[in-house]
Amino acid sequence: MRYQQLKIYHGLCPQKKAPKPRYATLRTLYLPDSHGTEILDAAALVLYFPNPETVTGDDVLELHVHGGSATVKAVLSAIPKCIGEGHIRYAEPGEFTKRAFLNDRLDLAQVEALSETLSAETEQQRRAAVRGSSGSLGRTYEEWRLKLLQARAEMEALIDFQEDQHFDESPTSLVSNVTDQVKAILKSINIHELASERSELLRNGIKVALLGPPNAGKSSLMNLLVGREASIVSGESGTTRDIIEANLDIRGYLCTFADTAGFRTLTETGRTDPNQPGAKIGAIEDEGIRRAKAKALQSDVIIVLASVEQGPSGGFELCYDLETLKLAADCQERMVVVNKRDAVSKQDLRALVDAFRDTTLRQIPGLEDVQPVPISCKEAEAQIQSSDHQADPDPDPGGIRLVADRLVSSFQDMTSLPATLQDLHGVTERQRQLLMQCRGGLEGYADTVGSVDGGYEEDGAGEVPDIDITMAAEHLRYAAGCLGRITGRGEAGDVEEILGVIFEK
Ligand SMILES: Nc1nc2c(ncn2[C@@H]2O[C@H](COP(=O)(O)OP(=O)(O)OP(=O)(O)O)[C@@H](O)[C@H]2O)c(=O)[nH]1
Repeated sequence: MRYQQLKIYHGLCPQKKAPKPRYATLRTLYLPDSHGTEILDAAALVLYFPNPETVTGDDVLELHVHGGSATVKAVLSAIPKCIGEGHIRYAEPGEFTKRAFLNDRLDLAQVEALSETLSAETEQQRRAAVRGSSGSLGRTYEEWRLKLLQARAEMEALIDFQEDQHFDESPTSLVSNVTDQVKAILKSINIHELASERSELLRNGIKVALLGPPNAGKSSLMNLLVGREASIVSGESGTTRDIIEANLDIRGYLCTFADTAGFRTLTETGRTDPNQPGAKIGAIEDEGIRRAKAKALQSDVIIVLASVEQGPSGGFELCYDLETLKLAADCQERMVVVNKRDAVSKQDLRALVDAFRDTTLRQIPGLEDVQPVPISCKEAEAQIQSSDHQADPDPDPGGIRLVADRLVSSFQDMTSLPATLQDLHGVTERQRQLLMQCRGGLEGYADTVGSVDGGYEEDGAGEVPDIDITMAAEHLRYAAGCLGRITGRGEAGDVEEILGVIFEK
């Protein structure tokens, strides 16, 4: 294999000695067999990495040529001439990484981390992916797997013991040692599963629903966040009936923002709609509200909007929807925002917000401690329009930045891991599924052995506990197999199947 790369080098750089490994060397590349007359690139950089200290474990020859497509094409078509057609081909998608795995340079957890790194769209996704590339996760799972295989071997030896073999350790204490190990691994698996749920939020995006009465300013707030605090990320975004969704990057966090249909308004005076008092809710609107509720129930964060509106008597009051507030109360991360603060004086605003907090929010279990955030989309929009001319613009026009700050702090709470567990951000969904299966196997083991303390004689070699050892060993084998599928160190058939799934990405 080594000689193939050097053959290519000598074909393109006739008369030149082999490049010093791992040093960039300036070379003129020639068309092979042109006897140094036809130049392909007058100044290319050549780098030669002999195996095994290469990223793939194979020999690597890198040719850094000028970027014009004609140059690249000419060099690529010259390469087969150096070693003969049929001896070289283009790499399959992901083949370098696959070779790195097959040559033991990467374990499967690292391969997946690489795939996550390549597809990361936001800063937090990138950070989480990088955490998985250190190889520490793979080492942990391999350590557990080897422990379980060892434990299984010991359990199986007990089957022979039943046929009168001698043991240094009493069978009861052997089973109880294995059980202790299983318990320790089960505990760690729980932590890994919890951590992976947090990482999933970073990977798949945090679902945020904007709820509130019609006209409260939900669309205005979403547009302002997109304009000032977030950027729209590629990927799915679209409009379902009455729900507009966009994938946003808010300070490095991917979130799917859903601007929902307005719920009917309820004010302190109990009207249903300030624009159409007593109006009946039509079937289409009803469906929009049903969908908005469904969206809210699936969300990780709910922002409920209320707004300052003029009531029938000419005075200002807060319009809000009780149902959306109750939905928010059931969501772990929620925020209540009062829009249109510009409609009233600061003093009146404070009175309205305090009354809202004291008489409404405090009565709803779960929202007792929520402090509403007053904003004005109108003020924020006005500043955007005039920001070119303002000498000293307000750093947080309309309070939109405060909403973003609160959101980001919720995202941090939902996704952060203690410093010692940072690497667990790399646990992928596939790995989590396998960890769950592994847990199933270990729980099966625990059910099979039950309590092995007491009830057995402990003298000499002791008696074999009255448990189904074959079944217990089988549970350990299964659990170890699940871990092997995570790192790709499992049984041969399994690994082939996993490689297919991973490398097709
Ligand atoms: N005075 C004032 N008006 C605002 C403010 N924010 C939004 N509006 C106005 O309120 C109206 C409704 O705003 P939207 O953002 O469309 O409200 P929405 O909640 O998305 O409305 P629906 O889609 O019908 O549920 C528009 O006329 C906005 O110009 C604000 O801060 N102050």
